[in-house]
Amino acid sequence: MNVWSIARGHRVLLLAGTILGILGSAATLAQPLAIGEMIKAVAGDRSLFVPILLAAALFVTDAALAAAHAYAIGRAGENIVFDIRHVLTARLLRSRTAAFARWEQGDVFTRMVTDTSLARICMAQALAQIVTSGFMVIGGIALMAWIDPLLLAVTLLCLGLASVVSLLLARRVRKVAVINREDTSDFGSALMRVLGAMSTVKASRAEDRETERITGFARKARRSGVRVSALSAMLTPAMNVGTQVALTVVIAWGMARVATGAMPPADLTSFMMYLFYLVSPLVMLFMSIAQFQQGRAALDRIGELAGIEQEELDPDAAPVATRGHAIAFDRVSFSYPGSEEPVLDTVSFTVPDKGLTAIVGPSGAGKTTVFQLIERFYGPGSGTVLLGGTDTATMPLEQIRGQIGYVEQDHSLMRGTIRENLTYAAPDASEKDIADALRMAHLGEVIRALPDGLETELGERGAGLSGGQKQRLAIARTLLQRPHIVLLDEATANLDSEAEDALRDTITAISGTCAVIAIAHRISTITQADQIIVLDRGGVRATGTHTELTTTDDLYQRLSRHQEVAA
Ligand SMILES: Nc1ncnc2c1ncn2[C@@H]1O[C@H](COP(=O)(O)OP(=O)(O)OP(=O)(O)O)[C@@H](O)[C@H]1O
Repeated sequence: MNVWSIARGHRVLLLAGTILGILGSAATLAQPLAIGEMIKAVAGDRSLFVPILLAAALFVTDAALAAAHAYAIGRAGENIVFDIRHVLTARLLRSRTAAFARWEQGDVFTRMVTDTSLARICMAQALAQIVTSGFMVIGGIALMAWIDPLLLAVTLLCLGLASVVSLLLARRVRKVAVINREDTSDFGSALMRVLGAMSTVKASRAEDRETERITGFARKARRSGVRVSALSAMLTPAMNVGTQVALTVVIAWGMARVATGAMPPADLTSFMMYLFYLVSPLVMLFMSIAQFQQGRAALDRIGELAGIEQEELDPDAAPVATRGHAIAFDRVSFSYPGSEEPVLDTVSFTVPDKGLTAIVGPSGAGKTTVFQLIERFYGPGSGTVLLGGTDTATMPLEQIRGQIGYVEQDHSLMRGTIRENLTYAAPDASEKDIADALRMAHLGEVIRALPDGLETELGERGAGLSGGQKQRLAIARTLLQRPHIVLLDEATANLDSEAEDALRDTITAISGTCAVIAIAHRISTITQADQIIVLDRGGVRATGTHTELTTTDDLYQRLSRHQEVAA
């Protein structure tokens, strides 16, 4: 994504706004001439009607054009920021899992929210302001040169000195502002990390420690923010001093020349008005240049985020014909990006179209990783993952994920109503489908007992339901997608024995119509599985039914025994 090409998409409005600004500036520049005419009319005892009418018309036109300019530029800016946010959001959600994992969430958040706002100022306001203020400054100087080149030379000397100081200050402001952006981003990242683990913070009694740590980042941001303010605060006074000196010289020398008759009083008045009119655009010009520079730093940060590697999603690609096992791993090896350690090592197994396949093994054996490869969140380092006999690497992602329902370890429920959570992957589900899914997940009664039923609002990550209920809700959500393959990651770890029995029946029922692969930490929930794959240190150690493995595999026996004790 090229951020500037987004701005180009709004060039008509930007150009219109800038032209309105230039016309407004022209109306401002004409005002001293009209006032000069007024003074000449008074001195020459002529009628004041036309000069007054002209001045009034210029004032009104100036005000109207300024308002139209501000509106057009503001609107273009909002359009640009909207487009950037829209494109960025889509790119983030379509990014590769490995690429996204490298980003800190707080940093992503700051870039999405704050940097895009700065980009708006840079691409719309600052640019337009540079053009209109630049026009005003050049126009003002040209008219002053026309009135009195000598007085202009003195004025430019004083203002020039002040301008050099201002430019140097503006450059410093830019540098410090970049530091401030980074400090603010660090604060955001630290805050996001803690907000995502509130219970752990409380349970570890780490509130004070975390408050102190995050306040440390806030303090750093404050320090650089104060430096930005201090330097910015000097910009306007630096220009003011230049103006005051210039004005003093112009008045003293100008009056002397008026006294000798070398300069008409009307010209001196017009010249002084131009001097006043010049200062504000000059300051605006420097401030806009500084803002533009700040915005460019933000644009670079947005550009970096926008460059995040994308999943090869091709929604228009025709689905690839599939026939064969629901899933097959053929000598699959895999390491997570950035790590040499193989998490899976030449893993091979097949999962039939129907029935329950369980994956068991010690913690860290690579069970969840198997699911990540089936969903193609990651591609295998070597070997092939096949879906319906076809290499998933050659299939459109939509086709792969459209067939699979995934109940994750942490349920991934979101803030919103139970209904919204339930129909997340199947927004068009009918009331009957919803009722069926809830019944299958043994949630029907629980939801009926809630005063607001399906419309009950859940908190962050499904807060408001018990662990077991959340898990069953995640399962009901998956069932609504009518998947061919269901991946259950520790789907029964949080259920009491009664609910677990009921769910086991549900799993058995679903596995009659599709392939269910369950990672189970409790052997008791998968004793009826058609096949059990024992994974250990990234390799398939044994495959068989519960009865077979109980007699042939000592790791399985150990897992079984341990869980009987734990249960
Ligand atoms: N995103 C990741 N980046 C790098 N390494 C990872 C990542 N996710 C998991 N791992 C590593 O891969 C190995 C296997 O992890 P995996 O989550 O697949 O194990 P598991 O068998 O599901 O374990 P558990 O039963 O504890 O959930 C572990 O050593 C883990 O540290």
